[in-house]
Amino acid sequence: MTNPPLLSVDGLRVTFPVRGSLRRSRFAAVEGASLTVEENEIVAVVGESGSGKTTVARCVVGLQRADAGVMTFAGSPLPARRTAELRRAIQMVFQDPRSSLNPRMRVGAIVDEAWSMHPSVAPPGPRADAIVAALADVGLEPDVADRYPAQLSGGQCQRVSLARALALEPRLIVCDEAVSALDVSVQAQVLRLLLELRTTRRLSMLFISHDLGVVHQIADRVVVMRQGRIVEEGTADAVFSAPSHEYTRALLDAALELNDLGT
Ligand SMILES: Nc1ncnc2c1ncn2[C@@H]1O[C@H](COP(=O)(O)OP(=O)(O)OP(=O)(O)O)[C@@H](O)[C@H]1O
Repeated sequence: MTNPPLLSVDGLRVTFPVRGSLRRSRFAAVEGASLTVEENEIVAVVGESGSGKTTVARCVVGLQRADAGVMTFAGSPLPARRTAELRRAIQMVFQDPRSSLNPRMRVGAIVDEAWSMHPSVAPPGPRADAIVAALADVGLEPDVADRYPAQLSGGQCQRVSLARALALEPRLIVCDEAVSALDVSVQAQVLRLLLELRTTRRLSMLFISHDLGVVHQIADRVVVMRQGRIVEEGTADAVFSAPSHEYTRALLDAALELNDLGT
């Protein structure tokens, strides 16, 4: 028998109130979206701004309630109200590394706090050593533990966000535009790190991005969203070399044009 996917999302629908509407009407930000992420797989969700990518990500981590749809994790239903164990197993890394870290806490305390919230994975020995090890895992020097987020670069902050997520030994990391705010060279370093971690930690990732160049570097499979619906899905190679949907072709053309402008 084959294992169930690590994450399965089936028929997800999310609506929001239409702003300014007198009749309290709602619109569907996500309409019937279905996708899977297998163990050790990186699945990217791409699409233009407003296509519903972040809303899907927020549903997966339990930050947003869905109107309809079924989600499972390792074969078991994902309840709207998450257990501590599920909150630990599915971690999210956000776009803006600085604002996702508490500015008043030193980096060491930020990592330590994650363990205090999830004692089931807290290291048994001295915390200081474990913090240094957690930082080393994401390529940060020990002295970073004593610094505040404002004293770090954007790339270093994003590595701290990753260290905090990884300290909880998650099975799935949901990256929402996790490298979009970084310079291109720093982006490449963080993408390399994510690929390394996928191998060393056997991680799975749901990688939300509007940047097809980034997605090409990291994803095994790509899901294309437009106006709340999934319009195309396939291996990254297939989607990039022979997109079947007109919208995907337009996204790829737009990305190529941007690339040309940058050269
Ligand atoms: N909390 C909310 N209340 C009302 N409307 C919302 C809310 N969150 C998202 N939306 C709307 O739902 C639609 C999808 O938004 P979403 O953020 O999921 O798209 P996205 O593809 O991630 O876009 P972006 O790349 O710009 O973040 C948009 O029209 C957005 O304005």
